[in-house]
Amino acid sequence: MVFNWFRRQFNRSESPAPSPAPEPQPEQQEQAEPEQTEEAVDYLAWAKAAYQNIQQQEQQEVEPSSEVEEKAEELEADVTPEETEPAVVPETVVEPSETEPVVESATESEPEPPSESEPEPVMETEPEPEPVVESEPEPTPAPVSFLERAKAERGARLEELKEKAVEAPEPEEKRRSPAPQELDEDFLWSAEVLAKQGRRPDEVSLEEINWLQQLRQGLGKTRRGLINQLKAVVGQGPLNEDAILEVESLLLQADVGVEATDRIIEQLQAKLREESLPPEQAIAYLKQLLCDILDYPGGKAYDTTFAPEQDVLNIWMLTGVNGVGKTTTIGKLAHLANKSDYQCLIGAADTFRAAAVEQVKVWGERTGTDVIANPGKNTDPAAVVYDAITAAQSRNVDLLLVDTAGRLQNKKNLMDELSKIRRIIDKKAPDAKVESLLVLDATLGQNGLRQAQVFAEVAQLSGVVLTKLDGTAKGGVALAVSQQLGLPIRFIGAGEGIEDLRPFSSYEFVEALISG
Ligand SMILES: Nc1nc2c(ncn2[C@@H]2O[C@H](COP(=O)(O)OP(=O)(O)OP(=O)(O)O)[C@@H](O)[C@H]2O)c(=O)[nH]1
Repeated sequence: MVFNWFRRQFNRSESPAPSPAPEPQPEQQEQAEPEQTEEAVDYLAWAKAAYQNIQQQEQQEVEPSSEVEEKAEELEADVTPEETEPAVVPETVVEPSETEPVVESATESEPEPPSESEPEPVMETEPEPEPVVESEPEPTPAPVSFLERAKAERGARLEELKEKAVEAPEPEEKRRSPAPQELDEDFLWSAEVLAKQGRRPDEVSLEEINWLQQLRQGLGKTRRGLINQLKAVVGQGPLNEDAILEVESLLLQADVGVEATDRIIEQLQAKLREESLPPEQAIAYLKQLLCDILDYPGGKAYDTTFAPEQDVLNIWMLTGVNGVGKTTTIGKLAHLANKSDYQCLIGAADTFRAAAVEQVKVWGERTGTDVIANPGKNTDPAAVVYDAITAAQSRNVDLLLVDTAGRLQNKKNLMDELSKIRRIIDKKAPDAKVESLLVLDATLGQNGLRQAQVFAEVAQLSGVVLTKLDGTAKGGVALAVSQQLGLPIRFIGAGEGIEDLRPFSSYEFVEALISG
């Protein structure tokens, strides 16, 4: 049984697992409008049924027969170390030239915006000491020339990057694996959010519940810093001048941005003048306002389901400044696609940085996705894209994910490169469904939007992936993205783990922000 994560439903040809519990179900099981079913559904009963169903699913999937279990235990001893090791990637094939800029750490937490004048860091600034022949404990021949030394350093650096790329997600995966131990408050909250969207208790998985909890936890800082206070003010009735100022400063602090803030205040004020709403209804109205901003970016209506189209090659180009989580996003998207039964391929077209290719390969290994890369020096990213499309076409791939360079020396280079890639795509795959997704780091708040502006000018952007929503008090930037950039948010990342990225749902986002 395959759950399509993009469409948030089981694939049509397959029927969902039979419901184990004859508990009451929501009256409206079809695409119900959020909130409409509120009174009709007994959420506790719904949550219990979902809980029971998940436990049964987990038992079926996780509990092996005693024979298999023994074998698994035997194997575990051998397999565990491998699992904790970073995925093995082929020998480094990319040999950047001496002139090619060397990468900063993949785990760099404070990426800088693209700068026209800023020089890229050069190899000589690498912090690692040069290998000294005398102290080398390994009997390997010591590198003698500058090039050999540089190669060795680069190899060590890449190994470090590979380790980092797989180390971080692990605790998340471990945390997620067990079935829920109790029907706790977190579970009840997630169940209610799903039930209110018309979902059936026999159709939800533990992963969905876990994701909602992750989102809710991730947005905790924004919620505590902003929304709780906002709720208190809005719940008091008509907004007087002081209340307006307070709401305004709360929204701006959460990086909601001036435009979206003005819009929220205007509409709230108008509504509260019109009728005096009890606090609960005022909050419901506020939620609706936020959903509207997110669902109609730039005033335009977008299809809220964002999934690879059937029977056509889908090409998703990922753009964004280094460090925002582009590579990680590609890995997570490949994982999501594979899980949802799409045939996926990755094109490593960030040839500007050698390590970027290696990082993508690590994610390819990790997710079982082939990566098309060019092993030559200073390769043309458009040529990589050409090869990737050829491979995708011959392999009947559904989704080709293309990694692109984030920081070229200047805007013109970036523009030239992205438009060349686009030309190749249009020529080589004229029927493909192309999406250009900008990856934005939520922790950068409004600064991230300034970067976005540059990309919006050079790439034909069609959507945004908002990463690092976990642990930031700037979750309000999602509203600024919709309002200021006029682009729909397609995916959100709330953690470093492979599972920590999901299609964006304005309803779930706003619930996690306000009612979480
Ligand atoms: N907390 C958190 N960290 C994230 C998220 N997405 C990515 N990261 C981390 O952000 C760091 C940078 O991610 P990358 O995927 O390497 O970013 P990039 O944009 O490809 O940058 P370069 O590797 O420099 O090209 C890594 O440490 C990731 O684990 C997220 O949603 N939450």
